[in-house]
Amino acid sequence: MQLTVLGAGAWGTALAIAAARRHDVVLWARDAAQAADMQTARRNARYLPDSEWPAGLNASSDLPQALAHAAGPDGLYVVATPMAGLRGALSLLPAHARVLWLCKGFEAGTGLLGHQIAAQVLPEARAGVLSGPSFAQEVAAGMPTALVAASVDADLADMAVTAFHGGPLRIYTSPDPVGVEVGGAVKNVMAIATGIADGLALGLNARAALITRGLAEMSRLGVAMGAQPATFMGLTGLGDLVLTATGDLSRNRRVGLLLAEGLALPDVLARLGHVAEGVYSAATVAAQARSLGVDMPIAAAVHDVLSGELSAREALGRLLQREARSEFS
Ligand SMILES: NC(=O)c1ccc[n+]([C@@H]2O[C@H](COP(=O)([O-])OP(=O)(O)OC[C@H]3O[C@@H](n4cnc5c(N)ncnc54)[C@H](O)[C@@H]3O)[C@@H](O)[C@H]2O)c1
Ligand SMILES: O=P(O)(O)OC[C@H](O)CO
Repeated sequence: MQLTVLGAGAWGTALAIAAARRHDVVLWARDAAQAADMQTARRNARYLPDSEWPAGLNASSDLPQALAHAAGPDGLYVVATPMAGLRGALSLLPAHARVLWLCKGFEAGTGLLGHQIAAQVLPEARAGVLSGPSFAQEVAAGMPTALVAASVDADLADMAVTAFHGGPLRIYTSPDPVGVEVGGAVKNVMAIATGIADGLALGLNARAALITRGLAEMSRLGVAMGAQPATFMGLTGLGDLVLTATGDLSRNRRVGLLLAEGLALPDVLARLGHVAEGVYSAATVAAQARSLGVDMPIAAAVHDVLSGELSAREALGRLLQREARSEFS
């Protein structure tokens, strides 16, 4: 296959390295100097400095050349920008492209998920999302990882399997992009919550409670938006929530840890150096919950901390003061 990965951050680079062990891969970076440096050094010094590139991977900042690479019948485009760049990246592709995106979140401003943006920008494309519990550093290092390719187009999901399944990577398929994308967006917000709790040294009991109640919030929102309930028990729901909420490689979890130290959000983001999508999705998650009448107290608390309305301790106090209720109502 010929793959073109658009966006040379940590995750795009990691999956490009994994795919290039078997396919011909072009990694497109918008910054010409970064592309030239990566091509010479055979590594991405800024985002994934420890991972050397296989021979099948080449960097380019030449957009027409990168697009031509995956334009044939065996071609696949992979958009690896943050959510904020998805609309722009999709708009560069041919109308009948086969495309997967990797970002996890709601688009700021519109509140849309990836598959809704794709339906607007590229209605005739064959499109889907690749998501699941996956830290870029581990994938680039060839460590075992399971992902889900979700699309209403089963052939496109199968193409993702051909592109990435094999060796240490397992790719499952799903017909539920709504559930997969809601899981990916909400788990980032919940990872900020567990980072805050761990930063305040609230203990392991509190962490388990936040993960479990966070899963309940994620499932309620997803089902209200039309997702299949079973999706939230899978890799892109429970699986990614556990990884991101407990794994210290998570940027969203790190945001919570730093907020608990008392740092202001702009200082937290400056220290991170990578995107933390939960910061940008929290407002949409809280707004969607309100408009659909879904109870999401943890997500609302994270939103209020991020917007500066509450301190981390005040948010905790508000959660602990909630009325008793039945666990599954
Ligand atoms: N890093 C991971 O382990 C991981 C794993 C799974 C999913 N993801 C998701 O993948 C997406 C990308 O994450 P990442 O870790 O690669 O981010 P990153 O912060 O490492 O890199 C972001 C990259 O996107 C580029 N970029 C930023 N804004 C852009 C725009 N508007 N248009 C085009 N390019 C733009 C930056 O120049 C940079 O190269 C996020 O949605 C993230 O949630 C990341
Ligand atoms: O580092 P994070 O918090 O963006 O999480 C990365 C991946 O989404 C984990 O699956």
